[in-house]
Amino acid sequence: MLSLPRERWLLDRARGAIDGVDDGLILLLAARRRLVHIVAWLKARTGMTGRDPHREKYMHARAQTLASRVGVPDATVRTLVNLAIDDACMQQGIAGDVHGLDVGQGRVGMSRSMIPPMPISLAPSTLAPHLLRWMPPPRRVAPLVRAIPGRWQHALLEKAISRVLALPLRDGSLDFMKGRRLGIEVSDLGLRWVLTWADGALRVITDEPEASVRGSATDLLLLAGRREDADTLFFQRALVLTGDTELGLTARNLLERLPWEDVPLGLRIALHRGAGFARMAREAHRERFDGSY
Ligand SMILES: C=C(O[C@@H]1C=C(C(=O)O)C=C[C@H]1O)C(=O)O
Repeated sequence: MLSLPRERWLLDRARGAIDGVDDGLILLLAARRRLVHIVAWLKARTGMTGRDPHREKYMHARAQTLASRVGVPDATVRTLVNLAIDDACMQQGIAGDVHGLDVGQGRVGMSRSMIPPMPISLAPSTLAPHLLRWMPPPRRVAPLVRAIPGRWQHALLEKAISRVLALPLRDGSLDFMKGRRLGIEVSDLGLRWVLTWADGALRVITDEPEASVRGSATDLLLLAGRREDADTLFFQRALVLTGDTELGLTARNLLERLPWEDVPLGLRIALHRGAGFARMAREAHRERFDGSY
C-alpha cells in the first residue's frame, strides 16, 4: 500500500484526538462515581435502598433522545447507560444486571453505616492532581471543537459576549466598535472569530479583522474568569495584540476595566471555576509532560 505522509499525519492526529476523548470518558466516569457516592449516602439517610427502576427507565429514555439527536445507535447508548448503572450498583454493593462487569470480584461492599459523608463539591481543589494530569490539553481536543458547526460557535459566542458585556453594550463604552472589526484568536484551538458592533450587539462576522487579540484557550479563560487581569497577561505576552494598534489598545483598555459585578452570578461562578480548573490542568500537565501544553 502507498504511504501517504499527509494521511499518516492526519491519522496520528485523529487517533490522538480519540485518545483525548477516551481519557475524557474515564474522567467523566470518575466524576459520576463521586456523585453516586453522594447519592448512596443520601439514599441510606432517607431509608431508600437498592435499585430504582423508575429512575433507570427515565435515564434510558433521556439517553435515547440525546443519542438519536447526535446520531449514536440506540443499542450502543443502551449498553453504555447499563454499564454506568452496573458500575453504580457495584459501588453501592447492590445487584446490577451485570452487563460485562465482574461485579462479584469488584464489589465494594458498603453498608449504610459504612458510607462516609462526602462534601458535595466538584471544585478543582477537590480533584486529585493525578486526574487533572490526564485532562487532554486544548490542542488535543481542538479537532473536536472545530467540528462544531460555525453558526453554533457564533451563536454561543454572541450569547456569552452579550451577557459578559451587557453593561458596556448599554452604556456606550463599546461604541468604538461600530463598523470596526476585532478578531479573537484562540491559538491552541485554532479558532478565530471576528466581531463587530451592529444594532446594539456584538456580532460575529466573516470579514478579515483590523486588529486581533490572540491567546491560548486557558489564558483567555483566565481573563474571562477574572483569575488574571488583562495587564498581566499582555505583559507576560500570554495575550498578544496584532494589527491596528489604536483599535487593539482601545479593546485592551476596555478588557482591563470590564465591570465584573454586572455579569450574572451563575456565569461568574462558572467562568471563575472553569478558569481555575483550566489553570490547574495546565500546571498538572506541564509537570507531567515537562512543559508542552
Ligand atoms: C445511583 C443510584 O442507584 C442506582 C443506579 C443508578 C445510576 O447509576 O444512575 C440509578 C438508579 C439506581 O438503580 C440512584 O438511585 O440514583
